[in-house]
Formats: sequence, C-alpha cells, structure tokens
Amino acid sequence: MKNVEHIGIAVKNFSEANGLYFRLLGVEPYKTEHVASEGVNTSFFRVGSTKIELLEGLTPDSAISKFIEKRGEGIHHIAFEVDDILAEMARLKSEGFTLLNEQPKKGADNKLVCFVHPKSATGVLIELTQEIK
Ligand SMILES: CC[C@@H](C(=O)O)C(=O)SCCNC(=O)CCNC(=O)[C@H](O)C(C)(C)COP(=O)(O)OP(=O)(O)OC[C@H]1O[C@@H](n2cnc3c(N)ncnc32)[C@H](O)[C@@H]1OP(=O)(O)O
Ligand SMILES: [Co+2]
Repeated sequence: MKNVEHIGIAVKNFSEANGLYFRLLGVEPYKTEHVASEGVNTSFFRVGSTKIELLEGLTPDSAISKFIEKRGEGIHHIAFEVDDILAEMARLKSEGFTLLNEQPKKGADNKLVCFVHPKSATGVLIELTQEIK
C-alpha cells in the first residue's frame, strides 16, 4: 500500500458541503463526477499529497444515503493507493479481510477500486484504489 489517496466524506447537501470545504481548504474542487454505479455525486479537493472526496447519495439505497441515515454525516471511508490492485486484494483476502467486491470495479477519477468491509477492519470502510493507465 502506498499513500492515503483520499478520505471519503458523506454529506447531506452537496452544494452546501462544497461551499464549506472551499472555505475550509481555500481551493475549489478540481473535479465533480456523477458515478451512477454507486448512486453518488462526488467532488475532489486536493490537500497536499492527498484528496478529500465529498459524496452525496442520490438514491435511498445508495451506500452513502444508508450511512447518513444510520450514522449521520462524516468520514465514510479511507482510500489507499496501490500499484497492483489484484495483488493487494489477494493479499488482504489471505490475511482474513472481507472484500466487498471480488473484482476491481470502476470508481471515480479514473480509478479501479475495491472495498474492504468495515466489520473486518476495526469499523473503518477501506477502499483500495489503482489509477487506470
Ligand atoms: C465514487 C466511487 C468511489 C471512489 O472512486 O472513491 C467511492 O468512494 S464510492 C463510496 C460509496 N460506495 C461504497 O461505500 C461501496 C462499499 N460499501 C458497501 O458495500 C456498503 O456500504 C457496506 C459497507 C457493505 C454496508 O452496506 P449494508 O450492510 O447494506 O449497510 P448497512 O447500513 O446495513 O450497514 C451494516 C453495518 O455496517 C456499518 N457501516 C456501513 N457503512 C459503514 C462505513 N462506511 N464505515 C463504517 N461502518 C459502516 C453500519 O453502521 C452497520 O453497522 P451496525 O449497525 O453495527 O450493524
Ligand atoms: Co472513495
């Protein structure tokens, strides 16, 4: 695993949260993206060598909407950058972690992603992310 690629934050009101993070960080998001497969809108802010990803759920059954319903707004996941996502998935599986997808899937910002269940990782949802070259 390399650096923390991004921290995902679940928000209720996307435009208000984007304004708040603009005031907080002093930079505009470099990208906003609709990811239909996850039922979310996302925006990305650069912070030093990492990023903040704001996530708004678009349907009641999206992971973000369910998270906010149960736990309220806040940190939703931590994403680690990897060079070889298949190798890291195999390694984590062999270490006893529960993977939420058997194959990498297309995420936001030109990445392949895989999620690790929070119940197998001290209550923290982990995302592996590999750049698509
Ligand atoms: C935009 C693309 C991508 C990127 O490129 O960056 C993203 O970041 S997408 C982000 C949104 N997508 C996902 O989160 C996909 C992976 N998540 C899941 O598959 C599910 O959310 C889940 C983690 C398996 C939970 O789903 P489910 O079991 O259906 O939900 P429940 O509401 O019933 O929760 C069960 C249990 O788990 C706790 N929980 C849920 N989410 C989290 C979380 N993010 N962090 C910590 N814990 C979480 C939830 O509170 C429940 O706990 P208990 O009440 O104690 O049972
Ligand atoms: Co993410």
